[in-house]
Amino acid sequence: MPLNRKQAMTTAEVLSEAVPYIQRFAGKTIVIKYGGNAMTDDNLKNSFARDIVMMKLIGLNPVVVHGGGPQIGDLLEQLKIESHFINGMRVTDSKTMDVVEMVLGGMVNKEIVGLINSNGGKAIGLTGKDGHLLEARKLRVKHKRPEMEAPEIIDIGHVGEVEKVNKSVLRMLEDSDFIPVIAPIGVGPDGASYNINADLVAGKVAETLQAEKLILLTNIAGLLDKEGNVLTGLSTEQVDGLIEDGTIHGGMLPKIGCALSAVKSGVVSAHIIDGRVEHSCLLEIFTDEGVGTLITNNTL
Ligand SMILES: Nc1ncnc2c1ncn2[C@@H]1O[C@H](COP(=O)(O)OP(=O)(O)O)[C@@H](O)[C@H]1O
Ligand SMILES: CC(=O)N[C@@H](CCC(=O)OP(=O)(O)O)C(=O)O
Repeated sequence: MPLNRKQAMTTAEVLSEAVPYIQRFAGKTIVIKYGGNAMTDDNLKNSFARDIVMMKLIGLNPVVVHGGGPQIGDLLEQLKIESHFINGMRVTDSKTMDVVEMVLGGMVNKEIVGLINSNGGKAIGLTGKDGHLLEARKLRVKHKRPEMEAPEIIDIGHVGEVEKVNKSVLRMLEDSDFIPVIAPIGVGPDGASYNINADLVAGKVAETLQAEKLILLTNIAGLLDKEGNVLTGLSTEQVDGLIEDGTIHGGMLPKIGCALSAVKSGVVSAHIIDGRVEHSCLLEIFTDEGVGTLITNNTL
C-alpha cells in the first residue's frame, strides 16, 4: 500500500535523522547479544535479522552473540533433566552440557544464521570451538547462602568464563561481507566444552574487538528500579547498591557485570534494550532517542 504524505514524511525524516549516525559508525564494530528471551515470534526474529543485514550493508561491522537459555530449558524439560541457576548461571553437569551444546551450537545458531541469510545477509555460524575462538576456563562462583555469613566459592560444573577471544577469525569475517554469529560455548586447554553465559561472551568479544557499542537485547525495557522505572547513567557505586539490595538479580546480574566491564575496557557504550520491540537495534543506533539503559565510562 502506498504511504500517505504524513507517513512518507515520517519515513523520510527517520532516514534523514540516520545520516550522521551512519557516517559516525561506518567501519565500526557493533556487538549485539541476542538473548534467548528476545527470540519469540517470527516477526521479531525477522526484524532482528533485517536490522543486522542493514547494518552490514551500510558499512558497520555487526557481530552477533546469541543466547538460548529458554530453548535449552525446553529441551532439558522434554528430556526430564532438572536444571537450576545460581547467580544467573545454569548449573551444568555432563548430561546438561551435551544438551547445551546441541541447542546452542546446533539449533539456535543455525536458526539465526538462516534468518540472516534469508533476509539477504551472509552469516557464518561459529561456536567458541571453531578456530579456538573462545578459550575458556572453569568459572568458580561466589555464592552467599542466607544461613552463612561469608560467601563461599562453589563448583557449578561445566560452566566457563572467557580467558581469551582469538579475534583473527572475526577480523577476517569483518573485512569481508560475512557476519559472524557466535554461540557461547568455550573450549578448555584439554578440548573440553564449557557453557558460558552469553552476556559474558558478548562483553569479552566487544572488549577484544574494542567495539563502538555492545548492545544487549533482552526481554525487558532495560535495567529497572523497584518501581519499574528504566534506570540509565548509573555510577558503579549505585550499581553495587542495587545488587546489594536485590534490585538487580538473576539474569540481570551477568548483563550489568559485562556491560560495566566492557566500558571500563574501552568499549564506547553498552546498552541494555528491549528485544521485544521490533527494530529496537536500529532505533538505538540510528535515531536521536536512545532506548533502554545506557552505560558509558562517563557514568563510572
Ligand atoms: N533490576 C532489574 N531490571 C530488569 N530486569 C531484571 C532486574 N533484575 C532481574 N531482572 C531479570 O533479568 C531478566 C533478563 O535476563 P535473562 O532472563 O537472562 O534474559 P536474556 O535471555 O535476554 O539474557 C529480566 O527478564 C528480569 O526478569
Ligand atoms: C552458564 C549459563 O547460564 N549459560 C547459559 C547459556 C545461554 C544463555 O546465556 O542464554 P540467554 O542469553 O538466552 O540467557 C545457559 O545455559 O542458559
